Amino acid sequence: MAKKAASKSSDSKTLVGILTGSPNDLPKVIKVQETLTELGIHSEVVIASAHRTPAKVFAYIDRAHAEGVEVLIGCAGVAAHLAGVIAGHTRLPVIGLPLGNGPLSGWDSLLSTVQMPPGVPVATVAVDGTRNAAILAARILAIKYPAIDKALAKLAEEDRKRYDQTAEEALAAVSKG
Ligand SMILES: Nc1c(C(=O)O)ncn1[C@@H]1O[C@H](COP(=O)(O)O)[C@@H](O)[C@H]1O
Repeated sequence: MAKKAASKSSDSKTLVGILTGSPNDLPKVIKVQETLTELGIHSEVVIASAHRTPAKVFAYIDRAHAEGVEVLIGCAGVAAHLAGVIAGHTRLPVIGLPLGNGPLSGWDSLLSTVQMPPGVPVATVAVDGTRNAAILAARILAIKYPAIDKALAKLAEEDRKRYDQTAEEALAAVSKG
């Protein structure tokens, strides 16, 4: 049994469903998908709004269940109820990505995503925290898929190297000047 789990592949299946409230959100939301792709995780982006097209949201969640999607990410700005509505309709883990567009620069979307009633959790990342939304989804999946765990370790090592290099360059520039 354990061996079967260890050899499970994430290559061919869509594991993450990314829902977003508006086509105007796409430039940010696509970055979530890019990070997932970097980690070898297949995902799909669906534009659907809990306010404007609730039936489309529910139909997608039902399809996602049927097709074996394992994590859902709800992205929305302003009155960002999308992730919460998704969480009310599924027991899959739901990550909320509040987007920082609109006159309140994301305060509204942050609070409306994170302040869920007990029993209906949304794991909320920072405003416009596209990379963390993807990495959190990957961490959830890594419990089951060793290849994703390996990809996460590699990404963390690359991030650490980049950080060290930037720190050294910054110190060198200061000591020169
Ligand atoms: N917050 C929601 C929801 C929802 O929560 O269902 N649907 C759309 N929106 C957000 O409204 C903002 C303005 O949308 P438009 O730019 O389409 O007018 C977007 O940031 C979207 O995510």
